[in-house]
Amino acid sequence: MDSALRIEDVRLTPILIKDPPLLNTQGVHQPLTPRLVVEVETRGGITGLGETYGDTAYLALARPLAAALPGRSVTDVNGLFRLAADVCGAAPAGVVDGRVDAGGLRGVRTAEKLRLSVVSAFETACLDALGRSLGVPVHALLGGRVREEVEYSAYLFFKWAAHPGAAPDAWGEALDPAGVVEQARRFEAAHGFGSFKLKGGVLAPEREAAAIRALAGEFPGRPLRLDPNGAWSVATALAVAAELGDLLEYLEDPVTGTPAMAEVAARTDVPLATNMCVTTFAEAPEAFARGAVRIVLCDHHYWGGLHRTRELAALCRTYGVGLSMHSNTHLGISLAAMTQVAATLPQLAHACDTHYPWQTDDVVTVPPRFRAGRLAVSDAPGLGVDLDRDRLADLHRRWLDDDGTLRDRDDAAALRRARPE
Ligand SMILES: O=C([O-])[C@@H](O)[C@@H](O)[C@H](O)[C@@H](O)C(=O)[O-]
Ligand SMILES: [Mg+2]
Repeated sequence: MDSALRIEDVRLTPILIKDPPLLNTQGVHQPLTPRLVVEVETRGGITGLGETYGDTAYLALARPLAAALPGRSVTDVNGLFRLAADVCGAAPAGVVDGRVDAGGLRGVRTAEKLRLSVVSAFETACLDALGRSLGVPVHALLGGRVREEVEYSAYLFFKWAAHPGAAPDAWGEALDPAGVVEQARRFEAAHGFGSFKLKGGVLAPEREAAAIRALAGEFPGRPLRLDPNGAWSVATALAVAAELGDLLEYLEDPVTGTPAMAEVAARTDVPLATNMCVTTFAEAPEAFARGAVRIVLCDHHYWGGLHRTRELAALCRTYGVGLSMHSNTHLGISLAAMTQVAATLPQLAHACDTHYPWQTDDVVTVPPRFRAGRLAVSDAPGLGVDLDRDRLADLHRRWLDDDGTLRDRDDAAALRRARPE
């Protein structure tokens, strides 16, 4: 093994980034939300980047993994899973409690999901370092790209004009169908997105269906998705599916859990998609056997990295299940990783989700630009993004200065603080 590829040092930098008051079924996004930047430096002096959730539970698992990496090779990404199982220990008490994840809306929070989300950032950083060392893009390490551009979808949210006590943001309020259509127009004008996803589970279901109808009126024939994150009953999901029918490209997690999803799926022709009931390999067999989902949203943070995202794609292909891509709040390192892996997935037939246009902070030197809703797939070595160290230091300072209130994303707590009633 080339000793230049051995890991010399690993740096973890938790940061807080600005986030607008976007609403979901749990509550509202906090004004600042945590992310973790992982840097893996080789003995050859090359640094690879990764990004993942930065809440304290993830940090607690990332620290021992970072400490165990020096001396190992950046080529040994398969070994990360065993290593993480050995060194990370249990998730901190109280965070794996069988409830739906407070910030991620990714189904029930388990120790394995937390660990895989941490491993994903180390895997990405190792692949970035390996690609830079070899002078090849990350997609080449995954078998090569099958497309030159990756299409993304506009991610629309019901939202407040401002966080409590703060000045209105640049987007303004969107609490009705007209507000959603206006937001979609602005997304289209700024980034050229051709398809639209609306985060639901916020207003009454019929108001959310009305917003989809308003979008269909404004953008005839465009793919539209609605995602209430499991907030509805089976009866409500069936009523919305019957009302919207062909207007929907897919309905995402209308209800919670595989049995309820299967019940809805059996009684509607509208395709059901998920990033909540199939988020680990263990959850796939039952959901696929019951026909609960027609599309799985992959997410390299959830599944343990870019290689495992490709394994998920193979599993979906085997069972005739479609593939789309999920997003949570993220920065440019994650977007670069999403784009690299998406470029290698032949059956990715839906535009990928991204929260990126909502972020005003970033840690990469050149922020990505969407053209016609697409990002060009970088052929530069590694992920094709560089770290802005000054920006990283500023955002880390924000994390250090926080008294702990915002170091964990909790949309429900943020809503309770804003609207105690
Ligand atoms: O950021 C949000 O509010 C989303 O609801 C996010 O937490 C979800 O994980 C996600 O985007 C989804 O598609 O379910
Ligand atoms: Mg979703």
